[in-house]
Amino acid sequence: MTQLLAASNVHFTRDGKAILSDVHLSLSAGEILTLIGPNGAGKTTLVKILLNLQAADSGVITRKPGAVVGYMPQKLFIDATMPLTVYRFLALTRSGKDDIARALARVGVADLRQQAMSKLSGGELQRVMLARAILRKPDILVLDEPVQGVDIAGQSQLYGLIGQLRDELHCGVLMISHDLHLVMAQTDTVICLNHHICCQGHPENVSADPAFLELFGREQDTGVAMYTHHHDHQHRHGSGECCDP
Ligand SMILES: Nc1ncnc2c1ncn2[C@@H]1O[C@H](COP(=O)(O)OP(=O)(O)OP(=O)(O)O)[C@@H](O)[C@H]1O
Repeated sequence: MTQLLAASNVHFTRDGKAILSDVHLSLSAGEILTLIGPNGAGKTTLVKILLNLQAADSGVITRKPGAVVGYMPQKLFIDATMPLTVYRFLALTRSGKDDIARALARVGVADLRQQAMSKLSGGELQRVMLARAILRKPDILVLDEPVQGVDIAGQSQLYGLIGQLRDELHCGVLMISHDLHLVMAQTDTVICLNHHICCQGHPENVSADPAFLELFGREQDTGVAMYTHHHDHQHRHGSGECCDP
């Protein structure tokens, strides 16, 4: 498979705090790679570094020359008083009318073309954001918590749609998620990040892991129990950290 994006030995420290230490990853065409980790684990920072929106202190980022990125950020600030329709928002990408109509139809919100952005529900907004990301016909689709604000049934549909888009565009998908249980079905590789990589692998090879449970809490036990993971490092007692043997 064609490698689209890779990070090697990435470090990022601010205010004396190691936000990212020794992070390695790679993303190939047709692969869905999901970053999971608790709040403040460094997931968004890592994505920004991978997209060259932020510089790492050290490490190497490589991207396939000419690879187009479609990015769906975690937050979008739109002034509620601004009269911005979905169509005008998407036209800011300089896409044509037909492409916009196709993208909206593809993500299932064709009827929202003239809706005000500020009036969209959480799920509608996420679909419009996804439409914006695919308008670029990306080789690499980067989605920072794509199902936030979406109800449980909608989350599962949205992850299903992301899987279909991966197949249609044959792009690599790098996704951040908090929801281990829902995301696993649509993921080829999971990286569990808590400032460093705690564990990673194919979902089928990931099992309930003490570090994993420590990070996510016991409420995720049911979601974790489906996976098998061969843990290859030890944990420092009481610190919540992982370390190599
Ligand atoms: N430029 C910076 N200067 C100082 N601190 C920073 C900087 N960038 C990130 N941080 C800190 O790094 C930590 C990780 O932030 P980040 O947004 O990457 O976490 P996250 O895993 O995406 O969290 P969440 O799941 O809550 O979105 C946070 O404590 C944040 O305040």
